Amino acid sequence: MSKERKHRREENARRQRIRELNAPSARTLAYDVLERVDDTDGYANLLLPQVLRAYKLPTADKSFITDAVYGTLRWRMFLDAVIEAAHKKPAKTINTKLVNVLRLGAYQWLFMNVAEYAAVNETVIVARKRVGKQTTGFVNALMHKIVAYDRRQWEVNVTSRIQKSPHTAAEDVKIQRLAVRYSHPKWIVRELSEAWNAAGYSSNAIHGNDIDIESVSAMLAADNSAPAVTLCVRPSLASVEDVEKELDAIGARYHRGKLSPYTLRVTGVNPETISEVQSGTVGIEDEGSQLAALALANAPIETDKNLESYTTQHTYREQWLDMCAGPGGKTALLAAIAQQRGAQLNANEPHEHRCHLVEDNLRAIDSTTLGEITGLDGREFGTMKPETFDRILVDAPCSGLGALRRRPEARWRKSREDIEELVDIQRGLLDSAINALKSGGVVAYVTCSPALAETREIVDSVLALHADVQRVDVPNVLHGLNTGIPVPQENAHKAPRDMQLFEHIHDTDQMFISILRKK
Ligand SMILES: C[S@@+](CC[C@H](N)C(=O)[O-])C[C@H]1O[C@@H](n2cnc3c(N)ncnc32)[C@H](O)[C@@H]1O
Repeated sequence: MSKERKHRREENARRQRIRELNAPSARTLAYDVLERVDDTDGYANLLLPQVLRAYKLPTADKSFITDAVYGTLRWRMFLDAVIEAAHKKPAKTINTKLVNVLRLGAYQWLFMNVAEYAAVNETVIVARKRVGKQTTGFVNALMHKIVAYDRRQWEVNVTSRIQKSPHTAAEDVKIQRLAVRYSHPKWIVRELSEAWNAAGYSSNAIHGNDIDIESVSAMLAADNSAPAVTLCVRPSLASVEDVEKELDAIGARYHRGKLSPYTLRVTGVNPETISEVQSGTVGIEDEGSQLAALALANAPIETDKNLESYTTQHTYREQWLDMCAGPGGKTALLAAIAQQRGAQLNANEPHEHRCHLVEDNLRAIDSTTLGEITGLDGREFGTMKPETFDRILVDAPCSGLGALRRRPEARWRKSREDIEELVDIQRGLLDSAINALKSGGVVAYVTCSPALAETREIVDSVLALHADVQRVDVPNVLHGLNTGIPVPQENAHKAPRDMQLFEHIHDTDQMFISILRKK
């Protein structure tokens, strides 16, 4: 090695040592991510990896920072209630930077088993480093008040402060207590409670706006835990057994899904490093999303087998359409099934970058299985391609209330108005799909939100416009695949049921699936 190269190497090593010595502590880095999420309206799942990559941290520190950031964001409302109760004044009277320091400190004490002295002292250190020396006395005093009680005691303390007043209905008090106890905006608690009451699982007689406290608590608690990494082994492209062998070889832990035959739930591995994920024969996809695609693929159809749809081998070729395809997880599963069955899959996604993601997701699919990939507004299909498709998926743009566990900060950024802005387009897409459907064909209307305005009410309003369209019983279709899937009870008139999945029952995102057949 030349003298010059040796010198450069030693210099680099020296600089690295200095960087490590000066590196901020895990807690300070966690605080920095929280600040950036707030300041830039950014996403923790994008900002956190940037910070983790920038510093050479031991695995334990990485896990600590990840838990501290995600947990502090999710539990913000509960943590603020604790801070306010300890401070005896609203959190907004405290400097906003300091509120994040205190939230982080309170989270460590209440949720991370961090010892009392460390929760106090380390929070004081973060305050001194990031907000200023003058704040340390205040932080020290407030943190001492917080660590005086454990989490259960604080739950009782902050929820019992919410009392009925002449202006609040008893139901409102229940909603408000659940909101604080499980750290969700009140309007979301109300939406989830209404969705639960309408879904048909509850054996308790729930009337109107009554709240099934036990079930809604379980729903909210599930939102506060991180989802498992779930793989979808795309049929005809890869086999579950082969993927299991690879997971064994790389030392990952896994188990099969309870609902979809194509699911493997994995831990201890970055899924992007699995060779089948890299080749596109396996996707990373929630089990609920898989069920939505499987329900569409397995609903019976009675389409006219007109001559135009025959291949040169004189066999009828079903035409499938994924109308809102980006980024393409469901598209790829549908395409893999279409490939097995000799059907042709068409995909549509109006946003260009998402359309590229769809194409990428389809890279392992045989080109003869793929029809057109278009970038249209889905509402145009009904007039541009009437009576064309045997099966259509409308996985509509929605509020995403059913996937809050994936984005820890998302619940604080959404509002009821977001739903109001979406319903027209949702209705337009489903209406268009029905017009683009062949007689006897089926459309699956899917959302990753359980909010009634985006789900059942959309389906009801579109059905009212089409006398020739009927609901299909989705639980029946899914039980044709796997009788172990928990489904809603039959209703008194045995009317066809939609399917609402719930995190606390199915361990999936809260997908809504309705299937309609055209006569
Ligand atoms: C819930 S996502 C679909 C997820 C996708 N099916 C998957 O499993 O990966 C909804 C998609 O609808 C697209 N979209 C929004 N407006 C649309 C429109 N007018 N027509 C068709 N698609 C639209 C969005 O860009 C988004 O990619």
